[in-house]
Amino acid sequence: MPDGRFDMNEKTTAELEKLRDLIDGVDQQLLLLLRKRLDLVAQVGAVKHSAGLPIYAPEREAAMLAKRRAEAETMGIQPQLIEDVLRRLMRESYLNEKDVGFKQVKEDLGKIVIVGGKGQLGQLFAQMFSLSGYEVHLLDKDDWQRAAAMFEGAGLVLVTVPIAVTCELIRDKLTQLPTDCILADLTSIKTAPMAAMLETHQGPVVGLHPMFGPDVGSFAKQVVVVCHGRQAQAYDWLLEQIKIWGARLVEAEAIKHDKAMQLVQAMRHFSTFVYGLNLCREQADMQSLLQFSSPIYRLELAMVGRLFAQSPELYADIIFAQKDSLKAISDYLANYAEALTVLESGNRDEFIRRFREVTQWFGDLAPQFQHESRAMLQSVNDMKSH
Ligand SMILES: O=C(O)C(=O)C[C@]1(C(=O)O)C=C[C@@H](O)C=C1
Repeated sequence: MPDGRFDMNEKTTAELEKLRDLIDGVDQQLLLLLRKRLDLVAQVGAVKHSAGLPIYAPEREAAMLAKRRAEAETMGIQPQLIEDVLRRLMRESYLNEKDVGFKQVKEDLGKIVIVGGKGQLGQLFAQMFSLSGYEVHLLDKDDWQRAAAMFEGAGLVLVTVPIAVTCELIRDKLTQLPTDCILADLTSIKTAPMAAMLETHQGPVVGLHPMFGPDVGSFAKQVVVVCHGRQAQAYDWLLEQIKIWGARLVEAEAIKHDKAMQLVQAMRHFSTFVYGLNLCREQADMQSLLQFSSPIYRLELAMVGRLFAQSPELYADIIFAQKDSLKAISDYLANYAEALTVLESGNRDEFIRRFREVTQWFGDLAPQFQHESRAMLQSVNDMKSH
């Protein structure tokens, strides 16, 4: 509410004005300090670029945060405050260090061809390879007549096309790659594309799954799943390169990865889809939902709403990709229906018994998640402007 609506006498107004002027001065000093920090970070970026060091330095971050927290405490400042500020600043560092470019791990690779390179994820990888000094060529739907020339002398062919056509494309179109060329893919399931790549190409093969969308500002702290295919020593540089971009690599067997994806992707996206479908069918009044939303509900609405801002084809592909996802989703429906019978029967004690069962199953993770989500919810609240 603007101050004007309160009845303020002249003395209060003058006092407030004076104090606010002082606060403005402090904030301006903060800006100068931020400028200074950004300049230093740019210098760190340049040093790292020439030394080929990863953008993300977890040990340095942990040590720095611990020191600043302790110092804050002695100054009567909440340690969490300086931690929040520094984490936000480091996010800025990841973006700024990226612009300097990255060390090129493999200098004699030859070209990189990104099949499906005009898709968003393809473009992101193209940008990262270009920032690292590689010669990148994009091959999209209409470019197949030029494919043979493009593949000639290629050191890496990276496939990032919709899941539904990935295997067929690999088997039909990637039969003539140079023998020592690495064949890799970014598909969000791994078993079938890996099999198709290993069958079609006799050289090095590796499956990758970036666990993030193309709208991330930087690779720092993001996870990329790696499924080893063949001749790991030949694509070692690629993994090293991705680590320099700041990502964390998680090695997994394709089958285990795909099983996890049934829950992490198919089931989750499907239930988010149904949540949105339900809001739509119920003709929910979004304005009042937003007005009455607690921060956790606002976050939930944002997570549901963001799905519908994206491509339906992409999500259909992810959800329809594995037949076994149907089982995971059906199990969810069965659990929902069964829990509903508890509600229908009015058995409150039974509900509480089940609740406790799940709490026990989550174990230490439940309080950990509560702690983590508290910080997220506070950020959601910070973003409100009225
Ligand atoms: O010290 C570094 O290595 C930096 O890149 C700077 C910085 C920072 O902003 O302080 C940024 C990213 C790293 O993860 C750690 C610290």
